[in-house]
Amino acid sequence: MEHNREVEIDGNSNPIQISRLALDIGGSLIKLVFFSRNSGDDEDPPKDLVGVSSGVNGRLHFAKFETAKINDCLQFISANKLLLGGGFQHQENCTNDRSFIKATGGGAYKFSELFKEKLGISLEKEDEMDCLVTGANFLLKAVNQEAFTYLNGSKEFVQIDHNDLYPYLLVNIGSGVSMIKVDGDGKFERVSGTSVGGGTFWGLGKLLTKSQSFDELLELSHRGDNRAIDTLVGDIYGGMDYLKIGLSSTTIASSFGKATSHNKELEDYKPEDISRSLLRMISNNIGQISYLNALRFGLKRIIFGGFFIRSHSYTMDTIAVAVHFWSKGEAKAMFLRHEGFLGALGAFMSYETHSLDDLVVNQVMPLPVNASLGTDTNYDPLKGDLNGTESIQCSVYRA
Ligand SMILES: Nc1ncnc2c1ncn2[C@@H]1O[C@H](COP(=O)(O)OP(=O)(O)O)[C@@H](O)[C@H]1O
Ligand SMILES: CC(C)(COP(=O)(O)O)[C@@H](O)C(=O)NCCC(=O)O
Repeated sequence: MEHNREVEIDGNSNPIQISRLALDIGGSLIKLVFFSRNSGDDEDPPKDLVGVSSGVNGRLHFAKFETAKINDCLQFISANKLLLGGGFQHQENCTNDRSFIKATGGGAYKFSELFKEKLGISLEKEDEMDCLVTGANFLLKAVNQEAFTYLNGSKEFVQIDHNDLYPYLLVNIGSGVSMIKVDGDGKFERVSGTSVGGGTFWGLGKLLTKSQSFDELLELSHRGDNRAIDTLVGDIYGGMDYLKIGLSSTTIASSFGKATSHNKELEDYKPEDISRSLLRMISNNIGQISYLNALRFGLKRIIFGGFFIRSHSYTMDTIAVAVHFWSKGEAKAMFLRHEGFLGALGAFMSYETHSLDDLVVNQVMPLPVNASLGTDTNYDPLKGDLNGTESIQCSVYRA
């Protein structure tokens, strides 16, 4: 995806006025969230918003880069003048350079010197778990049609009752996986994790299928049939179910079990079958560990985030089925449209003058075609894979 050109909004050839930028620099991907102010249409706050006098209208934008290509990200920040933000002041030309930007993720430590050297900016580090929770709480409370369930191939948006949000288990599937019990704003505990996560799928998948990109590997999985590689209960039980312990003949008994066959080598398996089997194995495993942790703490809601998911139907289906199966329908898996941007949103929220309270989301909308950050899509909230081509229309209100 091409990212390194100036961002144009609404056909305006001038670069947009950026007020805020925050980063989440992870093991695999760098996520950016930035706010652009709409030109000249600030408005009075809604009547039901007490204690505020004025508002700034704008959009939250999302973009991502591979961490291995961090120089592309630096160039994007520089080309789009994302460091020229003057905050949310009501000044026409806010061009005072910031001396720091908020950043989270391991890369905020690892690449701190690089940002200083190349952009002359310091990274003010925010705790990754803190940011994930803040980002998830913001999305769940403020953005309409954000959370959804996925069962039997169909998505259903969940209307979240703010008074009945906590507790929940947040499972962030990035390079590795963190499981966090969330009890409120800033109230959480990381209760578990596993190193078998998104990096495992991408790393093993690359070695086994020679895929050149994550998207290629994911695309392969669409066309694959895991039964060519996985050993099913029926393969062991002569085509029969093992109903006494609740296993149908089509249940996977052993992931990759058929690969032990003596007369077959890697080349004898189709890359698409390998990809599908791997995706199934990892998603299933995460679903099961998540359920076990939900059970530990009596949590009924498990919310999955992280860029591994990529709104991919097979991934979500596998996770949701695992949670449903193991919990006998007691626990519910939920997914988020802005799944990959929790940490970056949390870092964005950590600017002092910008809390959950002063950012009011009006609507989520696709960028106009000429304003997308590289890809033109007709975004459908039900089908879409959010890849940095969408922005959230919002207002920031000040006392
Ligand atoms: N374009 C991509 N390139 C690499 N990995 C991707 C891509 N899109 C999705 N992924 C998946 O997302 C994972 C990273 O998720 P993310 O939430 O960004 O975690 P991190 O913070 O560790 O980078 C990767 O390990 C991979 O499984
Ligand atoms: C170390 C991490 C928090 C880093 O976050 P990431 O970049 O993977 O999003 C994560 O990879 C993780 O939680 N790994 C699992 C480690 C474990 O609990 O075994």
